[in-house]
Amino acid sequence: MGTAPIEDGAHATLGVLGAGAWGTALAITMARSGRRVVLWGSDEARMARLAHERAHTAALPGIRFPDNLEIENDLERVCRTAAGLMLAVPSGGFRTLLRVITPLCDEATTVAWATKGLESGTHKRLSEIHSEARPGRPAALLTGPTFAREIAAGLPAAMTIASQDPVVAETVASWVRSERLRVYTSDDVIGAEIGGAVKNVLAIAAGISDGLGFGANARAALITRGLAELLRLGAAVGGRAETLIGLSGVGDLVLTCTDDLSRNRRVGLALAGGRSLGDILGELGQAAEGVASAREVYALAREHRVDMPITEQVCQVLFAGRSPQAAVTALLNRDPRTEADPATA
Ligand SMILES: NC(=O)C1=CN([C@@H]2O[C@H](COP(=O)(O)OP(=O)(O)OC[C@H]3O[C@@H](n4cnc5c(N)ncnc54)[C@H](O)[C@@H]3O)[C@@H](O)[C@H]2O)C=CC1
Ligand SMILES: O=C(CO)COP(=O)(O)O
Repeated sequence: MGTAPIEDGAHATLGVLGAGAWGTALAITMARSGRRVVLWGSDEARMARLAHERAHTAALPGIRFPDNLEIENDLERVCRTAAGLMLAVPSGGFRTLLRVITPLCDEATTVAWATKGLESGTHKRLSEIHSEARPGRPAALLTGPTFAREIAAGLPAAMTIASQDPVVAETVASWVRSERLRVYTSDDVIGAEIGGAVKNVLAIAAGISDGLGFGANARAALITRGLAELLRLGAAVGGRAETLIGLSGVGDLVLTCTDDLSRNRRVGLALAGGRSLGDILGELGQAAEGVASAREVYALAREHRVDMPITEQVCQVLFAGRSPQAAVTALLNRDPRTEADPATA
């Protein structure tokens, strides 16, 4: 197989694995800095369309691919030639993809991911899955308040790259940083992952509340009490509060609880309208990680004896047939508490 040698530095080829809304937006962003970027996706028909149209018209209408963004169907070739890989598949495909690419990559290849969520069934964080597959190898995650469409359009934004290794964090930051995109680094991998997973569940709750017409006061209360849940779980599993009040926690929580570009929020809005979850997800046709993560976040919370009443009610609505109205009543009628109680408030 003809493979170009792996080089390091600013001219290295970068691969993006997963050609949905977010993978494509990131590939566009990374290519804008002038590097050669290769975008791989598993659906050959879709990839042929992207190559032909030089755009992802369904997810990112009106955005043309830069010339140095290449579409590739051969995963092995991407892994063998790229100095760095950005995984942007939904959490449900993360372990499988990592298992496939690990033997194809050099041990020195930097693997980053932009996936948000916990593994279904195990509630493992994605960095735990990475450590199992590639122990001690360079890894980082990308998170924060970033809608694919706005990033692809080049609108100003900020994000966080988290890695236990500051050099790796800075390397991955350099892949995406631009005049329009401010990138912060962090060594709090756990906090960054918990923020990204839990905010999606809370965005569903905010969508339900707004869909029921409960107004701005209720939304603000949900965001604030949701943040309390986020902080409690983060502290219990080893994340830092300063991370959770930063871009990967509060930033993403506010974004997805308040704007209808959020698919998780739209799931909540539709649930409040009486639609079934199956119909909603079928129509959405894109990832809504809060649905997959809700059970896992709640299970993790129970394991650590952390009270997460909003998350619990989202699970009830999603999986136990509770009506959105009954879920809100259950939340409002909980026993009175002191707001500052760190354990259960
Ligand atoms: N869309 C957005 O604005 C943002 C999304 N994210 C996160 O990025 C992840 C991906 O989201 P989107 O791209 O928006 O979803 P999407 O639904 O637009 O696309 C997901 C893509 O992954 C592909 N896929 C699924 N499993 C795969 C596997 N095992 N191997 C290869 N490809 C696979 C699907 O065919 C689809 O093309 C999610 O975890 C999401 O929470 C994070 C920040 C922003
Ligand atoms: O994570 C996101 C923005 O930061 C995207 O949110 P949704 O998956 O709810 O659209």
